[in-house]
Amino acid sequence: MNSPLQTDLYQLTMAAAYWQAGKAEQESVFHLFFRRLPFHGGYAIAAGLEPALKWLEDFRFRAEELDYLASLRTRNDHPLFREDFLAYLADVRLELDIDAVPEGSAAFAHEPLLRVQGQILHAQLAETALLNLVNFQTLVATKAARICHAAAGGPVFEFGYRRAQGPDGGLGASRAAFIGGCEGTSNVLAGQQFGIPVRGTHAHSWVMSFDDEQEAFDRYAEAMPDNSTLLVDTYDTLDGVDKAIATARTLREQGHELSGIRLDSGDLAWLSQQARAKFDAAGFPGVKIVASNDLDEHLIESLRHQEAKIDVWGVGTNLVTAADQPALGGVYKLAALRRDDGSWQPRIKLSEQTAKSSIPGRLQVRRFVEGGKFIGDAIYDVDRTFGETTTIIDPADPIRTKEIPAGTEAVELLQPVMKGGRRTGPAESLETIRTRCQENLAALHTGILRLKNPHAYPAGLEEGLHEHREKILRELR
Ligand SMILES: Nc1ncnc2c1ncn2[C@@H]1O[C@H](COP(=O)(O)OP(=O)(O)OP(=O)(O)O)[C@@H](O)[C@H]1O
Ligand SMILES: O=P(O)(O)OC[C@H]1O[C@H](OP(=O)(O)OP(=O)(O)O)[C@H](O)[C@@H]1O
Ligand SMILES: O=C(O)c1cccnc1
Repeated sequence: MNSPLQTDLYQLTMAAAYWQAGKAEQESVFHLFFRRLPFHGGYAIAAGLEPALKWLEDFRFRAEELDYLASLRTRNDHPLFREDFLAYLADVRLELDIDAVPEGSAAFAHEPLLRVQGQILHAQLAETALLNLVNFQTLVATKAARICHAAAGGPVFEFGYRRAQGPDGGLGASRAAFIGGCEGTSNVLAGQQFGIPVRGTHAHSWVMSFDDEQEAFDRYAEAMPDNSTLLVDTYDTLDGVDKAIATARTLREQGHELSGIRLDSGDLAWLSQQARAKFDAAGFPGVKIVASNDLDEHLIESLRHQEAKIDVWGVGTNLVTAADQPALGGVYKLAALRRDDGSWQPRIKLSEQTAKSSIPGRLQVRRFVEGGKFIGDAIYDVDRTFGETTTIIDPADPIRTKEIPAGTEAVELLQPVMKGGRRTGPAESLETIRTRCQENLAALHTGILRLKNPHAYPAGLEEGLHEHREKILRELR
């Protein structure tokens, strides 16, 4: 269930202070972005927007939540929040305007995934939940895209729920993994909630519960004649394969075909080759070989190079926990405040490293396309004009620039998804989002998709914004 208390306490203490200082309604703009691509990769896949919009829509303080806030005391035992502030909170709805990168889109460092505009108190109360939802799902969707890229079209099933970061993390991970390209999940709740195809085999316990492996296979096939993928590695894998072939023969006599076998230990390359040869020789070329066991994109790539005969990949822990990088470092930064005359005043957070200083203004991203491929992204300020040709400057390394000629095809990445707290359209289906992800990946040059040392996609600041930011930084220093 969504709750406005899915936040950090400081958002609420700041809200109280904005309110008391008479600043609560100050019109503001925040951006949600990350500074570094995850997994040393070349791209990220934006995800988590839909649950974020749902959270924003559902936002309101109910009696029990206000009672809890009223119960909070300071160290010297005064109420933390004034009663009149809590009465004000009771009526707060988040009337925000949100422009966002559609889920499933390729995204790069420094680009706003979300632009949040509205009363500063509202924008602040949304920060933590937005970060939580977008950071995690973007991370897992990106991991899934990498894993599916390594599998090169061989279906990947997500088997992670048992080792996911809690029930909620597991559910969100299943959603994000599907966006990133997985074809199904073992997570039945994710199937029910999101319509993701549910898939699976059986566990070692099934085989272990019988005295005889052959009998275990036969009984499972009897119960699931059209959905039997037999786990063959409980004792001796190749012996298990022979028994699975015997089961396949019995099934065929009854008019059914064995779906597959699963390998879950040992040398997956060698065993899959041996198993494939055995099934082919026995007249079962259609039996699929599923592999699992601590797989990730690097192992899958290696197994493919070893010419493993694996048709389907079952990937759990490393996918849903994004094991090699457990968090995306997404941040939410104030970028502009509205002056009384209606104009926007840019705001910036200074940092020792220029690249870490925030980007001021109300930002949009223009993505340039040539021959169906993405060739560069320019982050620009919607309140500043810029010329015919576009120069993109890497904020981390201003010597790296890219010129985009006038007239190059372009799309605006951030799309309006919420106005005054109401959605501008219906929720997108997960299939639409997943298809967008496939299309976006196909529009990236292969060097960017590479798992290791990828080519750096030209994403950066439009020259005018870069200079404007440098000027503000110089003045502040
Ligand atoms: N041909 C291969 N090349 C590279 N890595 C492989 C290959 N075959 C298996 N692996 C990976 O090596 C790791 C260890 O495999 P191994 O079978 O020793 O695992 P295990 O978990 O110890 O086995 P068990 O499940 O029996 O305990 C796993 O991550 C597995 O995916
Ligand atoms: O390795 P992962 O990528 O996380 O993939 C899922 C793993 O979970 C299961 O093992 P588990 O030992 O939990 O149960 P089992 O008895 O079915 O093998 C399955 O057999 C896989 O090995
Ligand atoms: O169905 C499977 O094979 C499965 C499900 C969850 C985890 N590991 C494997």
